[in-house]
Amino acid sequence: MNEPKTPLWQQLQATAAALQAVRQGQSLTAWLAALPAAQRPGVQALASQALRQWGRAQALRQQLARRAPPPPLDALLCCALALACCEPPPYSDFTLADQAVEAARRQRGLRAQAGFLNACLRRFGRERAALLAAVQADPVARWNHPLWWVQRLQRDHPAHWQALLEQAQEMPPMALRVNLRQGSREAYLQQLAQAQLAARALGPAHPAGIVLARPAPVQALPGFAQGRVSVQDGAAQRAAPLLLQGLAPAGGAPALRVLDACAAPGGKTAHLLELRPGAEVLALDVDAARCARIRGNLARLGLAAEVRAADAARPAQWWDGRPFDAILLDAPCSASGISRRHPDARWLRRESDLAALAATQRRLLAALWPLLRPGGRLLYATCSVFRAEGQEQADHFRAAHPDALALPAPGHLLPALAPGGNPAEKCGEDTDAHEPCTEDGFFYALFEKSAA
Ligand SMILES: C[S@@+](CC[C@H](N)C(=O)[O-])C[C@H]1O[C@@H](n2cnc3c(N)ncnc32)[C@H](O)[C@@H]1O
Repeated sequence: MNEPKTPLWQQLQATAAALQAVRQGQSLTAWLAALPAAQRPGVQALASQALRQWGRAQALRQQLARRAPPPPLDALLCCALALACCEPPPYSDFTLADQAVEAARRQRGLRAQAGFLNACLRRFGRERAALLAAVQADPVARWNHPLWWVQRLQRDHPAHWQALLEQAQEMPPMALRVNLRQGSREAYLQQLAQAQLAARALGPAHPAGIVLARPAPVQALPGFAQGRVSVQDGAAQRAAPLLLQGLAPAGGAPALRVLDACAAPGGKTAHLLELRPGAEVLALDVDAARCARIRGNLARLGLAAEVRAADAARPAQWWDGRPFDAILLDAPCSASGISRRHPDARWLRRESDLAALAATQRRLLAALWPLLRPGGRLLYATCSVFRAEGQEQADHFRAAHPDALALPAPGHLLPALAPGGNPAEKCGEDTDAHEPCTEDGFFYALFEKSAA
């Protein structure tokens, strides 16, 4: 790792504060937003790495100190232990111990406990192998996810649960969607090569998809500001073509009427419009601030849609009564399929949240179905690998709506591991067999309304 501009001890102070905030229920993204911009990337990287080892770090701390130290000290100690457990660790055990102790010495309230911190971290350095072996039998330490999450994956995906948990420990790849209205994918791959950014095309399920060999800031992507390309995972790139394939406007109408019911920040809205530039798209989101992000993304790409802040589950408040040809419901969910991108989510979620989320998804499906014309299609999507938010939801919907015909769709997309990991798991039948699957976990079900 390059020499940080901010001293490591200072980055550790900020990272420990971020981890303490996550423990108290705040999302990492929200906490980082309040940090000076220069510090953000470094702290985000360290906090994300630490959160991927958080189960193990807490179990190690219990081995080193049976009674939990005061929360700020505990967060700093667990932070240093978590970073020391990373593969490969960003810093040596010695550097981490030295800088964590320095962080404690320079922080009012922690100064007096710097000696205790030093003793714990030096002991970890000496007894590393034995201490790691001692916590390995604890599933939270072994898998670095809460126990309920591990048990749910075991139940939902008996053949794949280990691969799913291991994939959540990886750094996510950065995938792009080329705006084919502005030029071909091949031409963009050449532009990337000229910019010294190594990349390859995604498989046949992603005609506009590219994955970068290493993540890069969007400002470094050629033509980003001009709308040449967007950042979007391969799994998310499946939505728009799946919904639109072969669909024509009703009764010879000039344009397809499309509802994107939960649209912010607008990744899939934009893709819908890139594929059908003439479509009349209504993009809703209940969060007005997030609606601004839809508008910003569409403006960058030179696309137009009607964007409204509204609750999709209450059509009486926003629907003009004209049926839609297509509805995309990318519903709010646990985000369990993108755990590697947001490693705080696993520690923030409670199992009880799932029932509430499933109830919201069910309510949205029931409220939106009547807005679809006969022969129209609704695509239900979640970035979740839990069956309660995927297949069970789709099964319940079909049972409750006899006029819903299930069309072919990927169902649960279970991400594979990168090369070198366990054997590849299912990641969509249409993914190239020889290509390592890089997609997030997702669920897709597609329904057509039978003609009256
Ligand atoms: C998974 S995100 C959507 C991602 C988006 N489709 C994209 O591809 O960029 C879910 C969104 O649903 C919104 N949402 C949650 N409940 C809603 C509701 N009742 N009506 C409309 N939007 C809602 C959230 O604010 C959030 O922006």
